[in-house]
Amino acid sequence: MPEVPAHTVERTLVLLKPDALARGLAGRIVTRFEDAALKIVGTKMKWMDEEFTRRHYSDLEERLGPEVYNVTSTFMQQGPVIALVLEGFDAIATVRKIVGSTYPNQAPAGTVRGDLSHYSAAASVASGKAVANLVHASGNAEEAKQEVELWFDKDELQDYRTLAEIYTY
Ligand SMILES: Nc1ncnc2c1ncn2[C@@H]1O[C@H](COP(=O)(O)OP(=O)(O)OP(=O)(O)O)[C@@H](O)[C@H]1O
Repeated sequence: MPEVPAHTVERTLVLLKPDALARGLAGRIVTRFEDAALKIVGTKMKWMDEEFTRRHYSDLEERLGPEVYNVTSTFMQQGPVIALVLEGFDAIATVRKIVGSTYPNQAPAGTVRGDLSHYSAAASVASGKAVANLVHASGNAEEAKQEVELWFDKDELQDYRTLAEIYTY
């Protein structure tokens, strides 16, 4: 019999970026995560400042260069963001799948970015602005741990697992 891979209950950080809030899409995006059985275990609204943006995107300048870092930093500080910690089986990969690829014009229909935006890297270069792609989601387990700890104190996160009778993944 083929082996069934074990699912892991994970936590991941999601940011609803300033464009999602400005366009009034927050509720619809959160619904997509909840529809996939991901639970909200923490949430807050925050204006990111220069220093906090640098901490959140700590490797971005090294990875994609100062130009991309600068436009992204400006974009993230244009309005408030909503941070969410989502919990569920394979939450990190599940959320990335629901969100779709970084460039909305390349993200498939059915994903948040593919359905709700069509911004491209070329449009970003032409306008001198960041790729407005609605959502940030942790990329892997290490990033998820770092980002959840950066955004939330332990006592700001709920533990539904003690409420097993009302909680099914
Ligand atoms: N070529 C680009 N031009 C402008 N902005 C860009 C470009 N590439 C990435 N960005 C911006 O930088 C952010 C971080 O890029 P990264 O490569 O980490 O993608 P991601 O992991 O899909 O996005 P995020 O980290 O926001 O979830 C992107 O979400 C986007 O807003």
